[in-house]
Amino acid sequence: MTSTRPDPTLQTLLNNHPNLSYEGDRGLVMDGTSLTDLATQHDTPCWVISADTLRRRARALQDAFRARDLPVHCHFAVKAQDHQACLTVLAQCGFGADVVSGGELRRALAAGIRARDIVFSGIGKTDKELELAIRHQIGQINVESVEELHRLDALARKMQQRARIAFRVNPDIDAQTHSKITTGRAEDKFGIAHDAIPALYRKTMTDMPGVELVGLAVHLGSQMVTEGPFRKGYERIAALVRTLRENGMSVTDIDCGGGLGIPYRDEQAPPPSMLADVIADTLGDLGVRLHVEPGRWLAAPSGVLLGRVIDVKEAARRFVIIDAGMNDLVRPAMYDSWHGILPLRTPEDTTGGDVVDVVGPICESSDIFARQRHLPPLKKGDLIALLDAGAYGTVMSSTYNSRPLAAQVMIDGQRQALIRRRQTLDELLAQETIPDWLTTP
Ligand SMILES: Cc1ncc(COP(=O)(O)O)c(C=O)c1O
Ligand SMILES: N[C@@H](CCCC[NH3+])C(=O)O
Repeated sequence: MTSTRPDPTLQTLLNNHPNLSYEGDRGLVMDGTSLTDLATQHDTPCWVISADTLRRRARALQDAFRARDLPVHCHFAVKAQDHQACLTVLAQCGFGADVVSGGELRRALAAGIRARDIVFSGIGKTDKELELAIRHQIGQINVESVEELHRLDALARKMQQRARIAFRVNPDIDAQTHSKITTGRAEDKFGIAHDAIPALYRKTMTDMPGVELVGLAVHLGSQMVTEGPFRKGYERIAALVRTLRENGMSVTDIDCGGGLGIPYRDEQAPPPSMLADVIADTLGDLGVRLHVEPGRWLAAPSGVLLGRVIDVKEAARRFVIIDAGMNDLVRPAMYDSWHGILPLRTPEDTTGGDVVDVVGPICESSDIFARQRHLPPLKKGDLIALLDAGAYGTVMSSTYNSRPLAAQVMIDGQRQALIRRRQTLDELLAQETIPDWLTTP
């Protein structure tokens, strides 16, 4: 967020977001729907997600693999956006799911995703969660450690079942992204060290009747915008597959993970065709079933967070205080991440503007959405959109400062629906009980 790079112009932001445009009195329009109308109808803060954009991006990703004749099964990373309506859209596009908890597994099944199209990743799966996965005979469990492998094998045998598994490999490669969303270095908690895989693979095939080991999985990190780490990671996996096969072990499935980034600011984020090319180059000739687990690339540009200016405070800086906070969208506070901000009213002048800090109402100094940003003039009562909020937005929000979870609206062509009503304070309070001994003398 704090950087000397110049801010992209409003026009650059619009070019990077073809689903957004200004239409005179209707102001900022997303896939045909006036965001001002939605903010007026549903109040702010309010999340808006476009089913159209989600579908378009899902198809673009599938087309990129199809164009290269790659047999890739796409699993949406539910952690990025877990709303049932979004999962339904993606299920209808033929997507499976990548889940990381029993809760996400239940969500994927409830949205109509077939158990066999579900992959279960995650570093700390409890026995209960593993049992749920085994009971539903899901497509694949990505095992993250020897310890988990032993638990899973014992559980499956006890249940007289066989769990389909892959080993998540830690290839010790730097994804060249934010350190907090990097997962494939040796010091990261994820996966099994790549040099430990061959011995463990053999032992599993011979000594563990509770599991059916089908292959390998890798996920290097998120918001990756360079080709190099993808290529290096998949080359390492391909080399492992060859070693395993030379030693008589069977590998039928490779899960390439997620990670494809987007241009939040001015990043030269590569398109899905880059990913398809790299997978084709590195893994295409192995004759395996391929899987990917994208989250952000599909969902982030499909959603915005709408907020309203509470006050413009003139102090050492000009602070534009909005009614959305880090409890709604935590990414800027957590990763110093940069989100585009557009006024909903059509700006008279798209070149000028004020240099402001856009901040939320939370009592934390990190509750800042933009520092020293050039924005068209904003005044009390104005509405704004925070862009690329469709992934890792709603799912990471909290009720910090006793702020109820915001409303969420889905738009789809001419249609719109409130898909999550705003939480009420009564609902927040209703979850709590006061022990009798505190109130009875
Ligand atoms: C195992 C796994 N798969 C997929 C994803 C989705 O990543 P992204 O949203 O960057 O595509 C993640 C999150 O980084 C993950 O940990
Ligand atoms: N929550 C992160 C992404 C984490 C990906 C999880 N493996 C973000 O908002 O960028």
